[in-house]
Amino acid sequence: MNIVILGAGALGVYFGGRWLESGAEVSFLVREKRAAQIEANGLKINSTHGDYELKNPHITTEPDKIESPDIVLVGVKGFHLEGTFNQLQTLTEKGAYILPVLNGIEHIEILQNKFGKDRVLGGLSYIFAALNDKGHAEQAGNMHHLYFGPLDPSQEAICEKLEHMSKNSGFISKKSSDMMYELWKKYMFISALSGVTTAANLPIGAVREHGETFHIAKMIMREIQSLAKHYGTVISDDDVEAALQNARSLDSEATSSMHKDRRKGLRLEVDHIQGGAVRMAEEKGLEVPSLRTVLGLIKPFETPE
Ligand SMILES: NC(=O)C1=CN([C@@H]2O[C@H](COP(=O)(O)OP(=O)(O)OC[C@H]3O[C@@H](n4cnc5c(N)ncnc54)[C@H](OP(=O)(O)O)[C@@H]3O)[C@@H](O)[C@H]2O)C=CC1
Ligand SMILES: CC(C)(CO)C(=O)C(=O)O
Repeated sequence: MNIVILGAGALGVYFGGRWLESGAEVSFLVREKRAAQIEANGLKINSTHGDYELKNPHITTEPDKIESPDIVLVGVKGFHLEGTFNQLQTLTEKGAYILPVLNGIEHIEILQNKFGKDRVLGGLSYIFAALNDKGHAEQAGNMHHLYFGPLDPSQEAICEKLEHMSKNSGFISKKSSDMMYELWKKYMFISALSGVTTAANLPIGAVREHGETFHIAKMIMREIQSLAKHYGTVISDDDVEAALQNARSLDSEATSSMHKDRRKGLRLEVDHIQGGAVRMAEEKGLEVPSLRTVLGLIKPFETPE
């Protein structure tokens, strides 16, 4: 099985590296600047689950040069999704399935409309990871989960192959038969966690210390629960409670990747995550006041000056 990693960022390096470590065929499709950084510093994973230096990884800036791709893992930020379309066009024409691992929901339909429902698999990740100054992936904590599964019945076989390939890959892989349910649950969790930590500019521990602030996370989760129902996915009250429990159990210093980006002065995915929820709510005539509030509070920090 040939895996292409589109976007050698934190998730791309982590999961691509782990597949490579287990003996899979992996290519990294990157842009010029990142290619130069990898040329200079190599690729490494520093992780609580074991470090790994990627030996002679196949790096390319040209999708044409990739032969027989089976799956392309898309690990870019939401605001870079459109910029991957030409690369994805080339790869899907060669037979690749798209496995997006972005946070959010809107990108699923965007990709399906562009490349066909049969091409887009369901994917998501629970992991705390970031690139360091050298462009190496730093992963912290226990979570390093990759969920995937079919969004179309024709994708069963490729998902089974991926499941088989990932069995010994050193991360936790979960094949789900209901990826829309998993995607909405993750969307609920991340909209709340990234919303409160980024808007308050505080890690989760400090948010939890202030009941009124943590309450906003709960309100966002309830709004996403209602939004999911309008889009045909039922998230139960127990699911909301489990997500809140997850937020309660995180280390005090833990925070969302969006908040980390705010601290570093990087561009934020707020339009893709909270903005996407507000747009989808508007389409259904649904009020989502907490999401609108955190969107408004984070917006001024969306783009670096
Ligand atoms: N980090 C985390 O802990 C988690 C992140 N996520 C989600 O996963 C997604 C990816 O996040 P993350 O890995 O942190 O992001 P990063 O910012 O670390 O990496 C994104 C990478 O995409 C690259 N890229 C963008 N456009 C292209 C393109 N057209 N061709 C090739 N490469 C491209 C960027 O490279 P360049 O240097 O060229 O700009 C960058 O290296 C996000 O949606 C995020 O919300 C989900 C769970 C956890
Ligand atoms: C909360 C977390 C780490 C869970 O995967 C995440 O998705 C993010 O910060 O973007």
